[in-house]
Amino acid sequence: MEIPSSAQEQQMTIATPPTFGTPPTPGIPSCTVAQIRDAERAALARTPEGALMRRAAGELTTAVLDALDGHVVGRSVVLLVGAGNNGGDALWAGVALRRRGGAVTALLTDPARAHPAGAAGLRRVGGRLLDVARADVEKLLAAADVVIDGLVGLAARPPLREPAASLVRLANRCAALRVAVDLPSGLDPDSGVATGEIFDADVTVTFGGAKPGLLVSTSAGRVVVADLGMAPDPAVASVGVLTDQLVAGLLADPGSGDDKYSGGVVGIVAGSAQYPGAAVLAVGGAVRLRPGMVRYAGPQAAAVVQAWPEVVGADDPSRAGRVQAWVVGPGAGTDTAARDRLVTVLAADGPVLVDADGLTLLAAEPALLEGRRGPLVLTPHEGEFARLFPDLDLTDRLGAARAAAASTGAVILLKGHRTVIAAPDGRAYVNTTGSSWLATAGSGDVLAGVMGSLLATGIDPLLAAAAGAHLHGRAGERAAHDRAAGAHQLWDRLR
Ligand SMILES: NC(=O)C1=CN([C@@H]2O[C@H](COP(=O)(O)OP(=O)(O)OC[C@H]3O[C@@H](n4cnc5c(N)ncnc54)[C@H](O)[C@@H]3O)[C@@H](O)[C@H]2O)[C@@H](O)CC1
Ligand SMILES: [K+]
Repeated sequence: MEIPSSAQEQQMTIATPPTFGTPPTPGIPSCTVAQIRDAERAALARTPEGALMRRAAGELTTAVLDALDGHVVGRSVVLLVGAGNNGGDALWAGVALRRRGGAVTALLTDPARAHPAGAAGLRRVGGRLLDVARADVEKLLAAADVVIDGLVGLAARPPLREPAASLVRLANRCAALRVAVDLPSGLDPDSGVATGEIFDADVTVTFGGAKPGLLVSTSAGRVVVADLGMAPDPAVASVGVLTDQLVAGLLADPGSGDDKYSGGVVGIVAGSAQYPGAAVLAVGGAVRLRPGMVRYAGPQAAAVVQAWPEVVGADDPSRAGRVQAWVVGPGAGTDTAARDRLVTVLAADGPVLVDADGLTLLAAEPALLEGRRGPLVLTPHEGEFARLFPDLDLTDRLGAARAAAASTGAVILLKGHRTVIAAPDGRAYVNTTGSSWLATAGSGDVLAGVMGSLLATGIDPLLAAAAGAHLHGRAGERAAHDRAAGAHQLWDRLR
């Protein structure tokens, strides 16, 4: 199956690491390497020798053929083959592609240890096998239509050693379609951290289940998950990817017994004299997401009500009336009045989401969170994260978000190409929707309003934040499709 993703860059299906012993995360589960290795051992014990690898190679071949629209006759296929079973998968896919008329050349990093049956199979069908140390690698890669990376799989950890590292560096420069077997060589499959060279894949065909590192990384391209009948129990996964269907299920239409309050009221503290638009954008995200009531509390009540006549405005959260969840911070400033409003909101029992200037205030004065008992969601981009958590290493984004969540007791939504969302208990999501068109001023303000509206429905704050990111990403994809620039364009495209 494929992980739901952006229109340009379809993705895979995921789950997460079971080491946390945490409750399962709804959605596509992503499992750790250790979990997948356990499932693989069990599958190997109940299947004939070589059967799993043949299935893996079959899935790989199908993915390559799909990417080539079935046109492999006469095309040049170069296999990068390491000394393990990952190389074996590549060799057997090479056999199948050769049988269909492809010109297949295998570059072996260690000819004496290349998968013996796979190598013999490729030789039998007329494929070429070359020792990397003796081949004109640059010339071969320059002429390749497809490069298949079977250098290392689950048994390896970065950085890549030579000659694999140099081979990857050269392969990344060529114009061919790049397909990774199980994972892009050089990537840490559990964390997504790349140290040294990493194969830059257009497509990754991964086995057993999606590994978290593939979800977080920008190097995996489109991820195709082939479970090979050995998928780990989804209940062990603590990382997930949401699906459109799951998110739609969180946005039920009001029933005949509902009124404007029953779906949950969100209160928004945003905007300032300097950034009046942030208030309008954040409120718009909430108003347009679902029917019900949105309250605004801050210095831009007149502008907000002019833009959104359905909103009830007040100048301060203490005078806003009852809400079920608060959003505080977008464009709200960092002066004394903004700090006072933040303090008022943090004293509320219900969920509070702090964004943007609210995070700046928290970074300067962490003690503001002392005494906070109710659910809390913090939504930093990387710069804000670094100010809030200077000791955490952002090269491992999933690990950093989890550590921040554990240390604060808050759900952390760390924005980025792949936004990650982590709960204090270790559960996490990776968001796979989105478009570069979301990189526009005010986009985050809309996201804050969307997440606040979901929080007000009373769902698990982790799910609310992840679902908000998913919907916001889809809105960005629709905006890109429509060539509709400007954050306010997202309002109409949320559902
Ligand atoms: N076990 C099974 O039944 C199946 C395994 N499959 C494939 O097998 C792979 C795992 O195979 P293996 O356990 O043989 O190991 P790998 O193929 O992942 O790699 C092992 C080889 O990589 C080398 N290596 C390790 N670290 C390195 C580094 N940093 N730089 C360069 N080289 C390094 C080692 O010397 C070793 O020769 C999976 O990723 C998957 O592709 C699939 O065929 C499905 C079935
Ligand atoms: K690989």
